[in-house]
Amino acid sequence: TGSSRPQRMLKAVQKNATKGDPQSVISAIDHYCRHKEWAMNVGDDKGLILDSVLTEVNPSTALELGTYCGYSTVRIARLLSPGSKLITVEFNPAFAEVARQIIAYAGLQDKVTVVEGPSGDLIPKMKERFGIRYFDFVFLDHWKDRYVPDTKLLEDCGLLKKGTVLLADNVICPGAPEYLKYVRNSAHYESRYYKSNLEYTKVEDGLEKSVFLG
Ligand SMILES: Cc1ncnc2c1ncn2[C@@H]1O[C@H](/C=C/CNC(=O)c2cc(-c3ccc(F)cc3)cc(O)c2O)C[C@H]1O
Ligand SMILES: [Mg+2]
Repeated sequence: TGSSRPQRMLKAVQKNATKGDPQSVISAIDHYCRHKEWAMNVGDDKGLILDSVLTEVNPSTALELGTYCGYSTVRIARLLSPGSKLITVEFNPAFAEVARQIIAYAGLQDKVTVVEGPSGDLIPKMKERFGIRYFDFVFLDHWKDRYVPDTKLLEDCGLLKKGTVLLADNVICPGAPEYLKYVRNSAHYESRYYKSNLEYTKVEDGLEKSVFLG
């Protein structure tokens, strides 16, 4: 059988990026997805907003829900300070495998742990399995109907602290209306929308940044 889109994306990285250079990996994926075949990476436009929020938060511990091929994993990990850790959750083994190779190609494997399985099962195990007390930063980019249940689960598991920043992709397209209602109407979050566009297109999309108030 032929290759998959993630496998073709990996090939494009191996062909066009420089090993150990995260920016070249990001550029190779963006070029491939803009000119060859679209893929659901957060992309370069929203990626700049992700970069700026991340630089502002400078997290010691970060969580990503929905690794896919590892594009945003590389964007996040490349900006982490020494000693900081990123845990990324992906339930599709084929995607997880491609992501591990893209993360390793960028030279960021020591900062990132790719965990395979459904977020709903893994979030309650973060403390015992990874020694995580709190997450300083959470990037939500998995199934859009899981944003609310997983946010509630993070709260219930005591994994958010005062000041933890949640950043959610696709709140306009494909959309996460329940999530926007939840974080915008809750007294426990201070929420703000960053308008942008859907990766590699002119369609509107954006990121919602929500600070947990405790
Ligand atoms: C619950 C759970 N646990 C662990 N991994 C999970 C999970 N739910 C999904 N995942 C994993 O995350 C990834 C899924 C992400 C879902 N993202 C999307 O569906 C998505 C879709 C679009 C989009 C926009 C316009 C269009 F016309 C078409 C598509 C754009 C995006 O940026 C997206 O993130 C891969 C999947 O295996
Ligand atoms: Mg997305």
